[in-house]
Amino acid sequence: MINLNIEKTFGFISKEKVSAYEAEVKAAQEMLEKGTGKGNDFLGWLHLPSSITKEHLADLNATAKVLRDNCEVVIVAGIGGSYLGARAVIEALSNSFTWLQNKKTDPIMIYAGHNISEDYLYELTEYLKDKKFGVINISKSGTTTETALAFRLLKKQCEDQRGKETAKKVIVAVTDAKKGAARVTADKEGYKTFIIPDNVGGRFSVLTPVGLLPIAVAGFDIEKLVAGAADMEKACGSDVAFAKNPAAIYAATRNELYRNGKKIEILVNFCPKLHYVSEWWKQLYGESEGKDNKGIFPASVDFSTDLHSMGQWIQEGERSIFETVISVEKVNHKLKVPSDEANLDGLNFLAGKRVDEVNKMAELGTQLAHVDGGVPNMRIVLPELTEYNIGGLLYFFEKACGISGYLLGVNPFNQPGVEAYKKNMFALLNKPGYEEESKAIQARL
Ligand SMILES: O=P(O)(O)OC[C@H]1O[C@H](O)[C@H](O)[C@@H](O)[C@@H]1O
Repeated sequence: MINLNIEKTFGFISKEKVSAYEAEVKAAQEMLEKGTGKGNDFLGWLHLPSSITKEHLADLNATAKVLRDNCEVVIVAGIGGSYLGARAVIEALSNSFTWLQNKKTDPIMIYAGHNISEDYLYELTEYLKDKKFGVINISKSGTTTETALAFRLLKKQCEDQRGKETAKKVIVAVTDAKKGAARVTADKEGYKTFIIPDNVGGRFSVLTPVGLLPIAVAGFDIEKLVAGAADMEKACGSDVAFAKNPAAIYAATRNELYRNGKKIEILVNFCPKLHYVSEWWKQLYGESEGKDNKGIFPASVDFSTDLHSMGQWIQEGERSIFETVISVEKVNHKLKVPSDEANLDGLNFLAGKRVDEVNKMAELGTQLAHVDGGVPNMRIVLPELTEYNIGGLLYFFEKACGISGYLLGVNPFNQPGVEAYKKNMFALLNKPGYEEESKAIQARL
């Protein structure tokens, strides 16, 4: 279970002020529970962990096995909420060099449909030429251009390379029950499909088949992931006292910091495996809160890497930031710094120490320096990178996001702003149905 520490924000905001959020948070929790707030048709994530059945997990694991048995590479085609959660979990739990190892026990996971780069797609199709590959096509709307474009290419290549019958077996769709092109194609071709519930928005969908299927295909235990999330659902429940509820405290603290001029939250890790947890978190908070001309800007850094690039800004730039550090208490492996008689590099003072001890001192030193430099600091401790803990972490952020959005006074469950670029792109590409927009946009060029 995670542990949240907000002590190092108290030089900047007061403990009393954070505690004073209790009533506001309670009201936000109630809006979520009773469905009386804005965006109340998208609350399916709230009690999702505790409602996932064994049968559902077994169905997912059975499909994952088909892909694992028949594919050396599996492409997850999706964008935004339709790939970030899966990637966050898979990368957090995977060996960093798995994909370079010769003896593979799990399929190589590759992501596509999250960009429109011709080179990326060309290079991917080239790489796949001699591979037994499968595809998980993930799109809630079933109409997202980036994903549909990549899937069109991958479907054709899979059918050409592996034959229509095998392709049918190794292509799985995760999409809406009825709507969208992905649904039409899946039904017509007879693919195995999983449904994304209507009332779960993309960025809250990691614990639906959107995340669970790829995570299972990659070889991770989705039962443990869901168990961790379900325990966190309890720990962050509306019946848990404010002071003991990590989601409530996190939501209150970041809103109090925001109200005191801290407009940017930087999610920090000291472990590169967590890079995509930050990417997932950025979508979750960015799309949920960035609207009505308000919202904390969610940013992220990987330390100590970025201490050598962004560290200067964080230490001495405009004081409009705060940090939330995810710290992993216990690493998976042991590696000691060797001693060296010549000591040419002068590193013998570290000889015999675990590499993680050095990392932890970098972490502590950074926290003290940044707080001294005027950066409030919250800390989330994860005991270990396991399915259970990651499941808990993801649900914690989701629950806090729902509360935080209501504290901010926005609808945390829509994303109307994302349509603006799409409309222009379709007009520029003369998509049927966009004739008027095409004319209008051409006149502006
Ligand atoms: O799952 P899809 O319908 O393909 O959507 C994928 C993503 O793109 C959209 O534009 C939304 O802004 C995101 O919230 C969503 O996660």
